[in-house]
Amino acid sequence: MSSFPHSDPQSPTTPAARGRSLTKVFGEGDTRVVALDGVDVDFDRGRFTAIMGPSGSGKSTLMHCMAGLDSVTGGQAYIGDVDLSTLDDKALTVLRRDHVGFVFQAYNLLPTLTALENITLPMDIAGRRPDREWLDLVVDTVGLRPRLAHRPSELSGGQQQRVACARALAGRPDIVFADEPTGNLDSRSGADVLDFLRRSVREMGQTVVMVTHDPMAASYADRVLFLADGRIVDEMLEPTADRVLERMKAFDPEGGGDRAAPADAPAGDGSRAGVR
Ligand SMILES: Nc1ncnc2c1ncn2[C@@H]1O[C@H](COP(=O)(O)OP(=O)(O)OP(=O)(O)O)[C@@H](O)[C@H]1O
Repeated sequence: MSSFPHSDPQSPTTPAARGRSLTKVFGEGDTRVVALDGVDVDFDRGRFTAIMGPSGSGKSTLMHCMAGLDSVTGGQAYIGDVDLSTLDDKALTVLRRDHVGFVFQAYNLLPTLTALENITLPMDIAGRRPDREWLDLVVDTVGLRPRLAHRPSELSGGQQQRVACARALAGRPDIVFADEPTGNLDSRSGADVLDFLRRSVREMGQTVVMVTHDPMAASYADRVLFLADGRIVDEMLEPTADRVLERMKAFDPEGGGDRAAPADAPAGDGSRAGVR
């Protein structure tokens, strides 16, 4: 039996995930980088949070540490009531498999499997029987019913990413982490994926955390957290694309977008952008 079985009761008031004094340091000496610098964050159940910030501000590191894909240097990352640092590798794998959904920029579908087989693959591997009613709801909400027998090569990029989203949600995880899920998509396909993520939160009660560079994508969320230099420096509720864009410009008054180095960064230093 795993140390974190799927049926573990969790208080509905406990956030789906939370970080306390999260610190992540890469390298040593001259190459030392503080990617996360004492981050406190709650991801409440049934909410859609976008994480934004300049390139190198720590967005992916925060997501990876919260999702148990990377270890922290200091502080605690919790999924529900479980402190990830107390788990060994096996327990961590089981927790990720049973309680966390992932969507990445690359769809990561298996080419030889149909869309439906890809969606249920994690559960098949885990020996878990899909909840038919839930699976039907996911498939219908994501609009994939007519494509279930297709292989990834027979699907558009947007459809493939929607399969990846359905796969992340099929096991009814406690939280879904999405890292630039629309990064490879045109704006219309991206909107379909974002619409699905938003509906999974509003209509299906899921919890979604999404890293994005795109103010339009962030506007689908209930709140946006802004990171700079490994710290959460601002929060915006009920964001609009325009307000998010305005806020991002504060990081980069030259208007070069959030991937650009800050105005005061030395030339050629693209490694560690952020508000100073
Ligand atoms: N494996 C690693 N080894 C060394 N440094 C790392 C590693 N991963 C990330 N970093 C550094 O940590 C800092 C934060 O990186 P992170 O990828 O979290 O930023 P980000 O905000 O997601 O950036 P981007 O928007 O460009 O994806 C950066 O300075 C980065 O160079």
